Amino acid sequence: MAYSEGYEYHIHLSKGDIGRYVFLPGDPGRCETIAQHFDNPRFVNSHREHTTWAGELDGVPVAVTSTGMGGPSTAIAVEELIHIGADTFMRVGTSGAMQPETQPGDIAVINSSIRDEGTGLHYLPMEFPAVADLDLINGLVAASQKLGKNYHVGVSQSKDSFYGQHEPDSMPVAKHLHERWDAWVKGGCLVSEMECAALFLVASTRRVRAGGVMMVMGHHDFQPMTDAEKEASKVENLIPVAIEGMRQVIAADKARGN
Ligand SMILES: O=P(O)(O)O[C@H]1O[C@H](CO)[C@@H](O)[C@H]1O
Ligand SMILES: O=c1cc[nH]c(=O)[nH]1
Repeated sequence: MAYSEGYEYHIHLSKGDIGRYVFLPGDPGRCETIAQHFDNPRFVNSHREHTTWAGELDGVPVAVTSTGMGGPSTAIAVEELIHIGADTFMRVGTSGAMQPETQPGDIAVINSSIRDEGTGLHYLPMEFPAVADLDLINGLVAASQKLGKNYHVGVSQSKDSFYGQHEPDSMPVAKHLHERWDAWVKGGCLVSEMECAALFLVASTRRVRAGGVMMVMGHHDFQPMTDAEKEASKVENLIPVAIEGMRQVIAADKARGN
């Protein structure tokens, strides 16, 4: 460990606090909600934006640690979780719709991410793709089907500026932002969010598995959501898919003796 205090420098966790399977929401407030789906849920620690709960799924230790928003804090959390034994990560987050077919309340299983962010460049050159692990993708697709969700599998845009997405005209680089957004949309990018690319690139570098499942919010043309759409796109509706997705990964690992 780089900073030896008996625990990891930012997440304030030590070996033995967590198992190998970790859910990664951005929001610390989402950790307890996710942990309520575990057997024997227990609060472990909280420092800066990183809150951790632990428990079990199907007899296997699992944990949830919040990443905070954006690539830098996500990379820190994942590096430190790897130091203490985690090797399978699932981002559980919110995202903005980018296609007419990505409707509020739909599920986006992320298979790869546009590297519209800076953290990944501290790991791998831009030519290296940010891709999710197939075990996580398969588990999340199986979970979405089992739970009867309207789901999509595809690309997320991982960006560094929330307001570059939502208020591009207020930015001096508005033309650049519009041109690139238009290209992402024309390329079929499903949703916009802020952490998957960094997560996938850290995971590739460290030879661990990572995937992401996103709640779709908003509309591709930025029209406001109706009250029913707001209700449908509550992040709580995503959590059962993530939990079932991780169960599928755990079951596949057990079947393979992994
Ligand atoms: O809901 P989370 O997981 O935080 O994800 C999304 O929400 C935040 C922006 O509102 C960014 O972190 C973005 O990626
Ligand atoms: O529109 C959205 C919604 C969630 N997160 C984002 O980054 N953008």
